[in-house]
Amino acid sequence: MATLGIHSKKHKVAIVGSGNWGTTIAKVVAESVAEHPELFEETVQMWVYEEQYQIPKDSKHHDPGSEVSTKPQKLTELINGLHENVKYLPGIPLPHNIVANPDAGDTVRDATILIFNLPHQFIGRVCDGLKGKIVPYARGISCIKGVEVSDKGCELFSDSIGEKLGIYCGALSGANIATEVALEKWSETTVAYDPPSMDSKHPTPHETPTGSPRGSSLNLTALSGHATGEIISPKGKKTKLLALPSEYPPLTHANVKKLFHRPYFHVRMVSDVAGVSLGGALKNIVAVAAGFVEGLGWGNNAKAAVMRVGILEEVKFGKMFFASSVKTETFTEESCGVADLITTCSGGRNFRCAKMSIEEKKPIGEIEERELNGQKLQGTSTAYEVNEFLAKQGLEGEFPLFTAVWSILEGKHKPEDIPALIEREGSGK
Ligand SMILES: NC(=O)c1ccc[n+]([C@@H]2O[C@H](COP(=O)([O-])OP(=O)(O)OC[C@H]3O[C@@H](n4cnc5c(N)ncnc54)[C@H](O)[C@@H]3O)[C@@H](O)[C@H]2O)c1
Ligand SMILES: O=P(O)(O)OC[C@H](O)CO
Repeated sequence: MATLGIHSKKHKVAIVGSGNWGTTIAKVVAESVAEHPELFEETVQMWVYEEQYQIPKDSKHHDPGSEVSTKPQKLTELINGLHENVKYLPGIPLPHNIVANPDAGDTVRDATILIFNLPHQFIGRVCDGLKGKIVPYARGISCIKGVEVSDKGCELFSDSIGEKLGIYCGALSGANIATEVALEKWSETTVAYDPPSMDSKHPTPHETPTGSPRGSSLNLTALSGHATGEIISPKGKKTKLLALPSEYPPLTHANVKKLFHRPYFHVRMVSDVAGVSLGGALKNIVAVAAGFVEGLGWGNNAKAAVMRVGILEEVKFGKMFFASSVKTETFTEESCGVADLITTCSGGRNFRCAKMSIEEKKPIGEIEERELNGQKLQGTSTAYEVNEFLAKQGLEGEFPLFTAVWSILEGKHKPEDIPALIEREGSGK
């Protein structure tokens, strides 16, 4: 009789995205797969939005005698040749089992685990291009911090990716400034993974092989890999889900954790995908507010006030619009909640660029262009998207800090108005 310890196939992992965080997570995952050859294939494909890049003169890779240094080169070729993402994660050596690939379809071919890690404004189009190119029983993890606002309302990227590709998608988010993680400075993160059980007799928040109760023998009727389940999103949308064939190691919380956990990157597994996703998305708006007050030269007390109101609005947003799934403890106890708010308001890109925009009296978009070398702020666009969603329902007043950030970006208010704006509305009540 087969046991769960014996699996003829291993998971192939692909990363969709290769920016500052995308490349960092590729490094984390490439190290993990090498450490767990019993579960994962060794090579990690990483999709790169191809561009030409010229190695700067201050890079250690710059060699005035070589054509590679004097002419722009394809970023994928630079990454594969130098084992470094010289544009988006310079100075960090990458494991040699990462392969940068400019073809998204080729990157995900045969992959059973897809990790989505892109600035949120690009993910919709990228997923459209992946339709029909993925393994139908693949599983996803979204590392994207943002929400998708459309005619359908406000959706989590884990849900919209899942719906578009017909797969289950969990989420990873935490107090994770990419450069610190890449430098292997200790951090924590939260991974939410909660696929529906494929076996009504053995409901479990973790994924077992097709129809098999955990820890027992395989169910032979399930070996075909055609058992199906259904995901119901917090918005009630149903997506048919194909079970993971039992030839693969089960994607239990323990095995998913093995994909991300490093000595310097500690993972806590939870089941609250909505809470994890919303914490990561909404804190970016709060970080902009924190940058505004710091840019005014106000002190730590002002920033703490913004953060206090910010976490209350995060929880309120989750409870109001994703009531069936969000847990308050996710925001208060896990890295993806208050801890992310603290780190992001201390040294994140949204905070730093918002601060500079006030100090220099320049639009934040101009600072983003100048300072980030192609990296993208998420807080400004998320402030607009959340405002659009709230305004449609006349609910801006319920979220005075989120609304204040939008209003300041729009030039309708000044950062100095923040105390009055959040006081007037009685925030957090
Ligand atoms: N950087 C961090 O510290 C950090 C940490 C945790 C989470 N996150 C989140 O991770 C997600 C990804 O962020 P990141 O830091 O990897 O990205 P980034 O800010 O470094 O953005 C640059 C990436 O965008 C890509 N890009 C540019 N134009 C594109 C286009 N038209 N289509 C597709 N891709 C395009 C670039 O190729 C590059 O890979 C975001 O949601 C972010 O909030 C970032
Ligand atoms: O640099 P930011 O502002 O995009 O924030 C980075 C991370 O999300 C912090 O956890």
